Amino acid sequence: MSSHETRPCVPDLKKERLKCDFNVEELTNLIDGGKEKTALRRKLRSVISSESAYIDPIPPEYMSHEDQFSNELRKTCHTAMLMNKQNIDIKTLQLSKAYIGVLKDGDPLWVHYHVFIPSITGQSDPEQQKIWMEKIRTWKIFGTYAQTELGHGTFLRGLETTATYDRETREFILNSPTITATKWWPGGLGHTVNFAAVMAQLYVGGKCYGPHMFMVQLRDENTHESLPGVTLGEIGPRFGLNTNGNGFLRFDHYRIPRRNMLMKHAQVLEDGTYVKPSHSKLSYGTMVRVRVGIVRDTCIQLQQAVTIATRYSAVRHQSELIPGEPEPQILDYQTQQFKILPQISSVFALFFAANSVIDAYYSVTAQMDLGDMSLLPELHALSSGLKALSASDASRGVEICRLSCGGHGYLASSNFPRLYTQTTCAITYEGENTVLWLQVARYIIKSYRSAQNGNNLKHSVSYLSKQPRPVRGDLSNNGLLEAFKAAVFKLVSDTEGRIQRVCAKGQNYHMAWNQCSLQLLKCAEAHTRFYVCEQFVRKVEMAKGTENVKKILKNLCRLYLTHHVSVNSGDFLKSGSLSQNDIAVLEEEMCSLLEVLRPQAVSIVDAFDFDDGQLNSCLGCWDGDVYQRLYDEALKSPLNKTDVPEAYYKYLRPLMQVGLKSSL
Ligand SMILES: CC(C)(COP(=O)(O)OP(=O)(O)OC[C@H]1O[C@@H](n2cnc3c(N)ncnc32)[C@H](O)[C@@H]1OP(=O)(O)O)[C@@H](O)C(=O)NCCC(=O)NCCSC(=O)CCCC(=O)O
Ligand SMILES: Cc1cc2nc3c(=O)[nH]c(=O)nc-3n(C[C@H](O)[C@H](O)[C@H](O)COP(=O)(O)OP(=O)(O)OC[C@H]3O[C@@H](n4cnc5c(N)ncnc54)[C@H](O)[C@@H]3O)c2cc1C
Repeated sequence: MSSHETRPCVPDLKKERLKCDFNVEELTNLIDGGKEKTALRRKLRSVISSESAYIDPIPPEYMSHEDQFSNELRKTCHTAMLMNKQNIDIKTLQLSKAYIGVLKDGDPLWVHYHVFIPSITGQSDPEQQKIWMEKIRTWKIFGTYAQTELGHGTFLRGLETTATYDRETREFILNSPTITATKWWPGGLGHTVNFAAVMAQLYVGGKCYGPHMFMVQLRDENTHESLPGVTLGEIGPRFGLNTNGNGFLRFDHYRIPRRNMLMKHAQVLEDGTYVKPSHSKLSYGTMVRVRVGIVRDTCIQLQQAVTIATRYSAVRHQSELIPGEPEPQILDYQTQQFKILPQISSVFALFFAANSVIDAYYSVTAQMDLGDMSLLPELHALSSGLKALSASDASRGVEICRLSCGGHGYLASSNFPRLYTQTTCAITYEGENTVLWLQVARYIIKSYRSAQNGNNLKHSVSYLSKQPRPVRGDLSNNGLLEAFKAAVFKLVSDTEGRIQRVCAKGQNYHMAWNQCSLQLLKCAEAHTRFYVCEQFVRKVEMAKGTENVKKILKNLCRLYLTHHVSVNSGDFLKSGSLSQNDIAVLEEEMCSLLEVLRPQAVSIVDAFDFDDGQLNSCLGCWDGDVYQRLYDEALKSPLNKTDVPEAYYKYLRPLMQVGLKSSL
């Protein structure tokens, strides 16, 4: 039934694809968001695939740090030109999945498109937007989001860069008073961008008003040289994303016009009057938006990892399952299925969660534009929780997929090293995960207390109003969701009780909070997991389509639920929402789901519809010709250019000529 069945592949994959009992194209359409979107993505992909400019002259792993950066900058600029020619919005391209694989490591302009531009549109007033967006559209301005400093990333109130208003000249003076005030990390800041949205402590008339955003020119628009009063550079090699151009920035009493403060929410008038925003955290708005986007990005990264791991597991044969019989495909081992299939279910869970938080983001921001800020705290908690959950699930998932490929998964040519570094960075940036979990916990505990005082709660936490009473022995999807609610309720009420007990012993609230923060993290994660499970169940219930596709979705959803009940069984047992017997029944069901889903695994990942160029992996290629590709890729190593390398003559031969004085 697969649309790709006619393309040649090794017999193992052919056999897998023949087992397919659902319409692959239908599942592809569902993941793309409709037939039209699939068609658009493929059209964009065909434009991209035919571009010779995207071919790397040599595998980037063998390039120097500088050449890798320059190669990715070349491709990202080529894309801008190409999209211009084709009249396609570049952000449409980047968000369409068609762009995956063009840039091998990191995009020096990613932060420009996905963090800087949203900052300008979300934080500046209409007049400012008009001026700056015109320059952005005409490529006069490329920018970054410069918030983090050497000394502070998480604690924004601790930022040290100052923006002091000079009423005489109607300018702000930007300054980096200490070494720790140095801006550190912003993507593209090193040598790519010429502007930045800079977060700095606003001072007017000697008073500090906290962090605010400023539009700051850093480099000359013609020569690209850094301007006097600005010191710029790159921060050096990183764990991954080495081509993002992450940079540092220092200001020495650098002056910018008053109107370069982003003034949609807060303003400083000419006479120095400070006009407050309607909500104190509106200047953190860009972060909310980017966190929402991370859920989708990490889902796509996990899609790539499971595609590679599943195809490889169908091709790879190892050991004996039944003594004397041929070596089975490793995908036949239950333990291998348990590594891979829950990750496939996770892709769908993250996919539905991403859609729901994107919808929530647009509806809440529309309300905020009308002046209603009441839903912002819930959106902040939801986006923080989903960012943290998706980043950690996807990173763990990518690593599990790598491990599932044995030794070959450790090769750069499997593409796992890059996929992993690209996924795990999301645990750190846009709010370190632990810190975001604690933000979620803060919201949950506040909500729980508010309900205890008789107040109504917002939708996503409404179940914390009163002790949920799940029906014993009901193991249906709805029954499990009720059990989840009861388990989270118990975690939250126990944790809140413990905070109170610690306070009652004389500890102040903040110390009590810290002493309970391990439990608080658990509450936040369990609450967010419940949200994801609920979205999965509801979206699958609502899914339209043929029975066989619905069956795949239902089985994946059930696998997700049973897996997460099993992983967190202690919480369900402690709350009494599930019995030991229930857990045993669910774990058995989980094992049979592995068996049920196994024959469909290759076709499900085929539905993610990545081509070989996008996966960039010897292990994940469509045709399964894994060993030849691994061999060919190894031959590209510069060390293989000669039989005897230069280093032999320099180091090894002299050593061998001396010989050991004593025998070991
Ligand atoms: C840690 C927090 C969340 C809070 O810290 P704080 O300053 O101590 O907070 P506070 O003043 O005591 O206020 C707490 C209060 O502020 C609320 N709040 C916090 N953040 C938001 C928000 N975004 N929207 C709406 N409300 C927000 C919280 O809910 C608290 O409210 P409450 O007091 O409970 O009513 C915040 O400062 C923060 O977000 N830190 C993380 C920094 C971060 O995300 N940096 C991102 C840099 S850009 C980047 O990494 C780009 C990567 C791009 C890429 O390559 O893709
Ligand atoms: C690849 C990459 C790209 C980035 N791009 C940008 C960018 O474009 N622009 C930009 O401005 N920044 C950027 N950053 C910076 C990033 O946003 C910060 O690194 C991040 O917000 C974490 O802050 P930190 O580094 O200060 O970590 P810290 O806050 O110092 O965290 C260190 C440890 O302390 C813990 N910790 C901190 N506070 C608390 C707390 N209150 N309670 C409990 N534990 C706590 C954390 O959990 C963590 O374990 C980027 C970072 C990376 C890695």
